[in-house]
Amino acid sequence: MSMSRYSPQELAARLRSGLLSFPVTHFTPDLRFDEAGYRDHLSWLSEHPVAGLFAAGGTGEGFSLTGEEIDRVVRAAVGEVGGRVPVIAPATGGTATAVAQARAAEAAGADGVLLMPPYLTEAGQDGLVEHVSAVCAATGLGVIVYSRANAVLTDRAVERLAARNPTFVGLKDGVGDIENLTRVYAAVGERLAYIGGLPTAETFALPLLQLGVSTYSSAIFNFLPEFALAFYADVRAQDHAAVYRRIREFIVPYLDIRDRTKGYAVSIVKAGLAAVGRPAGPVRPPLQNLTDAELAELTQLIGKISPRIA
Ligand SMILES: O=C([O-])C(=O)C[C@H](O)[C@@H](O)C(=O)[O-]
Repeated sequence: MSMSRYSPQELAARLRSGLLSFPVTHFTPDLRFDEAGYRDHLSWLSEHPVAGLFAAGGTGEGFSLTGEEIDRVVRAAVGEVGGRVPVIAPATGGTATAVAQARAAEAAGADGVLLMPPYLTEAGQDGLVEHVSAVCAATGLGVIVYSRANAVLTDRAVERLAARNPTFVGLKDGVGDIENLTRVYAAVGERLAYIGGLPTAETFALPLLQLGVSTYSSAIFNFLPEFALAFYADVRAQDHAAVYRRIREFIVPYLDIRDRTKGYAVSIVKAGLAAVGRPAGPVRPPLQNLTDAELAELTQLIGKISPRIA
């Protein structure tokens, strides 16, 4: 039975109404889930006008959590901010696992499901349609599909899925293919909410807006919520000068640090939290923490913009 506060359509409307974020998952020094730290972080994030929080997503190192831990993280998020901010829970792995996780998300009181690409294997479009449809059929919650990596959906597949599954309400894009996004929007338009989800989503926010991607998930929101919200407001106002000023002053130097090691798109967010005095603990392997020198560089960069982030 759905305990969600939103119908799938209400969820989609809510998500498109503002900026989204993927909270990091806090770990203790010996890499156990730090529930108290995580809850405190979500409580702080929810003091800002965020339109949805995706628990245990990519930035939340969902790929490094066991199924039981994912359930704990989702329940902690719902317990802390449920009712104030929509909480979206992940469904991962093969179809059976993803279906079980979608059901667990609903039982935990989450407001929606983010369906991640299946594990390891490549797949054809017909198979992906079956995979997504099985998850949509397993839950009354709104489902957002993360189109990325081994699960990039074509316009035709999206059209079939939208016709077949009323609870399929959102597409999160992790590819940024202009032709594909144009085809998808031409096929189903506002039937879906579109969420920009490329690593460091701010980089792509302004051009993707033109393609119908009206919101995005900001990892930076974790440690610089005011900056992330101001950036989003500039994007929505299509204030090119302001967007490019922020990209020049912060995003580009941030990307320069991020690009030094694979996986840093996530590690740098935890480093950012350390830099602003809200440490979230280390990342789990296979990710690596930033070096001390890189953390110092990031701290200096944040210090340069934070006096005038508004
Ligand atoms: O799974 C994830 O964490 C994402 O893809 C969302 C990120 O927040 C991404 O959009 C970013 O790095 O800004």
